[in-house]
Amino acid sequence: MTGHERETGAAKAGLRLDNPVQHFLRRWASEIRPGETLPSYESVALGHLGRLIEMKALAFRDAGEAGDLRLLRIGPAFAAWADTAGDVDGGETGAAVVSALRRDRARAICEVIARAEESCRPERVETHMIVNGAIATYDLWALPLSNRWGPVSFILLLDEHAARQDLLETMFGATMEGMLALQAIRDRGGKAVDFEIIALNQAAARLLDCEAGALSWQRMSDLAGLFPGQDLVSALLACVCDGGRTHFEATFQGATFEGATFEGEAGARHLRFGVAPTGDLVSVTVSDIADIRAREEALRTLFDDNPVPMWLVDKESRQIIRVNRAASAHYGYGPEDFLAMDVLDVAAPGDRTRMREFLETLSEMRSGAGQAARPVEQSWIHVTADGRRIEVFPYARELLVERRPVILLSVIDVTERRKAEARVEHMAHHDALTDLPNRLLFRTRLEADLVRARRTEGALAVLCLDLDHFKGVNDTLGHPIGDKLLQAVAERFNRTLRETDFVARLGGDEFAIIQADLDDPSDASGLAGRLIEAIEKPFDIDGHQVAVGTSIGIAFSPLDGCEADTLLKNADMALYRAKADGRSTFRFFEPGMDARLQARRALELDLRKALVNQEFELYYQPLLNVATRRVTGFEALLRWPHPERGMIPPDAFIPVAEEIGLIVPIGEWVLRQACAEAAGWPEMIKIAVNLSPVQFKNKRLVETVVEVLQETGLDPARLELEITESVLLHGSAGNVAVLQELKDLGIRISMDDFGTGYSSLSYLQKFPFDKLKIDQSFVRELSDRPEAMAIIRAVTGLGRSLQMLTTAEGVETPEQLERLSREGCTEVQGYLFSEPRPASELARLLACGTQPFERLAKARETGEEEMEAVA
Ligand SMILES: Nc1nc2c(ncn2[C@@H]2O[C@H](COP(=O)(O)O[C@H]3[C@@H](O)[C@H](n4cnc5c(=O)[nH]c(N)nc54)O[C@@H]3COP(=O)(O)O)[C@@H](O)[C@H]2O)c(=O)[nH]1
Repeated sequence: MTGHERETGAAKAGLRLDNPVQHFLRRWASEIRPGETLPSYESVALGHLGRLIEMKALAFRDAGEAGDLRLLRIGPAFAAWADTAGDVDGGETGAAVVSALRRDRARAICEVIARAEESCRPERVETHMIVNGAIATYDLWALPLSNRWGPVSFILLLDEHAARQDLLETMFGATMEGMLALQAIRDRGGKAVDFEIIALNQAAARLLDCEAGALSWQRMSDLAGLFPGQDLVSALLACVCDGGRTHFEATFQGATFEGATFEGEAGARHLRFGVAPTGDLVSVTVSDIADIRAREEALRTLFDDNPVPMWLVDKESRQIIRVNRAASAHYGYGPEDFLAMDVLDVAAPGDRTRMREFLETLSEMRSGAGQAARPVEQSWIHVTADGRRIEVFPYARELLVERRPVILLSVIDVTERRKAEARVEHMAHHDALTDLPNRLLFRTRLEADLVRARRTEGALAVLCLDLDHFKGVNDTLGHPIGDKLLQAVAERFNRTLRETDFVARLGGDEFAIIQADLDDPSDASGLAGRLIEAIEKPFDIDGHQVAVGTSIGIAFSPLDGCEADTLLKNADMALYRAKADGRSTFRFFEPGMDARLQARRALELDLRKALVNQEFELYYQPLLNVATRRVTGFEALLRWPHPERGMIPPDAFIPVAEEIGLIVPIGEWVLRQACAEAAGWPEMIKIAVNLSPVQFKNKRLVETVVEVLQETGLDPARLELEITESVLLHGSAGNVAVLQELKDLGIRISMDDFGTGYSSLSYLQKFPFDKLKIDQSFVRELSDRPEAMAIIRAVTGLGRSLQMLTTAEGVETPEQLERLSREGCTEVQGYLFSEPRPASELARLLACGTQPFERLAKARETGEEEMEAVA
């Protein structure tokens, strides 16, 4: 690089060409010899520094690249800037280690030397110094020089900028706080009466919304609109008088210099004045506190309008010092009432100590500004002005308000939430219909009672109850009546039980009771008896007289088990026994019951399999006309040859099939099978098929019968359906309608087992039966009990009057036949003629259908095969 080029570079670096430094730099550039990169110290410095001698220092590094930088020959002005210790000798000081200088100076020197070292040309950094209260700005130059004795050395030069900045002016100009200097004006008597603005900063002018120049040398009394009027002047006069400092806040409507006021919130000024006098000179600081005011206002609104009840409470006295609207509305105390109260007055007497202790421990919790409001782990009970008890969760924190420790207390009323929770809890553990405890709660209670009983070596009983004939009520009167019946039953249970007994609805018509603290098993039987009696009495449900009963199974702890599950299972088995034994009765659990239940379960399983595997068979028993003495038809009777247990009689499995609903598909199979069989018989021979009352619950019964008749082609007039009285129980209008539909198809309807029910006669009014089948129990007792004969006579008479056939079942002897015949019985059936026979034997039985029945009877008497006898 040529000297000229370096000079141009220096100029670009911002050199002022008219000063000595600039001349010196040009010299540095011109002294570079061809083939060298740096000029020598001697050529540049010796005899050429002139005026710069004061402003310079010579810098060099100790041996080695990382050696210390040292300064030599430091001029006094440079020494003042560098703040070097040590004497200045002849304008120059001894060597100083740069790293030992003030940190900012050392940094500036190191930085500029590092740059010059790297670029091999003069470099510059800017540096400052306070001189007589003004900020002086310098360029610090480093000029690299070759050195005959060793490494490169540097001439450091300070070049002060022309303008110095006033320090105070700079500071005042930079601050956001307004500052005014005022001079007191005294009257002739020496009393301060006014003030004159002698200086102010831009921030003050801005805050007062006025030009700074316009305010200088103005009297305060002439600027009333700009300031909060007399307040400020009075405060200033007082300060000047007593020499003390003060501050105050003022909110006022601002005005222009000329006195015109600004309207509305935009013109509102919220200023804070700080006043500090020094004799007659007063300095005033002005800050805008509009934001602080707005924040305070927001907090006030947050408190006053908060929907959550809140109080500010004096920490020491616990006196309420502020209260929000929500607290007044919620507790019913007016603000004035609250302000006269100790905050503990809102607590229920039992909760006051806890509340006081909580408030006392608040300061222990205080951990500075970040401390969160402290919730209480437990709720408190508060009492409102009208005496209502409410449950609240409080939140509190300690604050300083106007340097006074206060507690901000707020509460959340959880009374309604608690009620809702209690409702949910109740619903989870109670039956919605009867409001009795449910199975879940029953189990929990039973487990707890069992634990207690084990501890006290006491006894308890579990009673399982089931309503008799409840399904009938539901089916005949509908579910709404069934529901009301269950509610009424629950009420009667409750009335019959003692306080210590515990009743639950387990589901459907199943109930269970725990009888705790049992002294004697007779306590349980006594209770069971009372319950049966209570439920036996008819219920009046919406005008319907509903009669049901209850069967009860009882198991004891510890006798029958010590676990809830075992006891419930055993009581349930006993209930099953009670039902099987005729209902409206109770049974205690016995160990053998378990086996019986197992057997019953096995039977159910086998029955289902039997239907799938087509294990059932139909047997047929002839019906004979007494007048013509010939077979008129056959009754189809179901048989189950069990693959392992042999022939199972229908009495043993039909009730089970009815209970589990399997009688519907089984009955359909019987109907289809019997009709198909009968379709092949001579036309005058009828077929009688038994229908279970459960089959009437199947809505498709009529449809099925129609389908079967169509499929088999059997004339409906040849089909007789035998029903029992229970089909007409409980005013079953629906069943009567079904019977009528069947009858309308041309099918004949027989009333089976007539005379065994409680109100057999009343059923005759409900439906025009084609035939009455006199139950075999009357035939059996015909000769022994005159009442039996009387009944048969009455039934045959009834049949005649109502034009119904009468069939006597179970005819076993010629005498019975003789007497029945004399009473005018139209039809007979019984072992005297034939036992029920399988279909395979029917052809021969049918062959004798045209023979007088004496021959059939005779054949049985002599033990011959009927068919052979008639042949
Ligand atoms: N819903 C259905 N019920 C049916 C069906 N098949 C039979 N049953 C009913 O089962 C009960 C028992 O029937 P069962 O063991 O077949 O007994 C019948 C006859 O064998 C018996 N009987 C006939 N004559 C005599 C006799 O002289 N002495 C005597 N001890 N018993 C005799 O009576 C039964 C016929 O009864 P009934 O039906 O009332 O006419 C029974 O109630 C059957 O109804 C079926 O498919 N579905």
